[in-house]
Amino acid sequence: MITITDLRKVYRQKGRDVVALDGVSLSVAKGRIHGIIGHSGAGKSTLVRCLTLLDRPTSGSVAIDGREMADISDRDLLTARRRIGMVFQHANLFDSRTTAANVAYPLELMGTPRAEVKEKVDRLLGIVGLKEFAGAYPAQLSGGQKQRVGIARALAADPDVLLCDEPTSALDPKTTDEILELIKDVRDRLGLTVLIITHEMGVVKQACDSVSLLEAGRIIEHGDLADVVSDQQGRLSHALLPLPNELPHDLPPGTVMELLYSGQHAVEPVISALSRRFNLDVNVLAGSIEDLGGSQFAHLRIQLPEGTDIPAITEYLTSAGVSTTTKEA
Ligand SMILES: Nc1ncnc2c1ncn2[C@@H]1O[C@H](COP(=O)(O)OP(=O)(O)OP(=O)(O)O)[C@@H](O)[C@H]1O
Repeated sequence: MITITDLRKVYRQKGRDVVALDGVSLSVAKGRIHGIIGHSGAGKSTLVRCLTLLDRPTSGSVAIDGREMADISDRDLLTARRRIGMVFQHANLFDSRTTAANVAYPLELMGTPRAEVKEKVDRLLGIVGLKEFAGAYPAQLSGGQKQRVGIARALAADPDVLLCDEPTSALDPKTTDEILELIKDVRDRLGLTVLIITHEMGVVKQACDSVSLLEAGRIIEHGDLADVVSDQQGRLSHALLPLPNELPHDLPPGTVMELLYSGQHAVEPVISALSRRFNLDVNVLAGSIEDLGGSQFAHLRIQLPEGTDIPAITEYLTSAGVSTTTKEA
């Protein structure tokens, strides 16, 4: 489990203070994958540096399984850092070392006996699906394979937390899927706590159980995917289930309504039931349906004809577990 409490980082630049992290608190339970999403300048890199103790926070605390990291003396930093395995955007492998030797590197630094290194590297290469590439050099590997080596290397010191900093930003969509599936698989096998720092909502959708939205050094929304997506007024809900901003130009008069529903409702024929019950023609203008955190969610924009009894429709949909917002077309 990782617990971050009121983390602040203030840089002094050209005589003025730059607040990069402004009181970040979050807690990720063991075995969960948490995404931290934010635009450029939100404070993601600063958070990564503070978590890995490459930078000392100005104040606040980071604890792994209840053990405070920020109090660790410079002498014990190396040992403490091993509790967090790092996966970067680029694997940054040693070109002159084979796959196996790259994975072995952190173990050699720790003085692990040779036989143990070999046994562990074999096991890790098995986990990341690269056994037959043990003797290959980085130049002989694809981008996805290099990232697999990077993940195996990050796991070598038996970390409690896997911290992935933009792990798929340099990869194509298919390889991105494969690497995210691998991260989930590693979490399942090893029971790791995983933090993924990203600017890509697709990564959150595919891999994360919960998410925090970081903006100007603050977490402005957070929660399990199912909860944040259900908050129709929230920014994350719109980002996870996006609809186009613009309405079609040539819409006939009527009421435009947005519906958000989940779980069993998302597979029930909400629209056709509505249409039959109120004897209405329902025009579907846009829609987004996704599997998020193990549940189905639907966000639909529909148009109802002029003269429709909107309060009755709203009451019916609300009682069916569908949340609604309306506007006149
Ligand atoms: N060493 C530093 N000195 C002064 N200001 C800094 C320093 N590092 C970061 N900042 C500032 O802190 C804020 C957060 O920067 P940070 O790099 O953490 O954001 P980010 O979300 O990682 O952005 P990006 O995705 O572009 O890397 C920015 O305003 C940045 O200018």
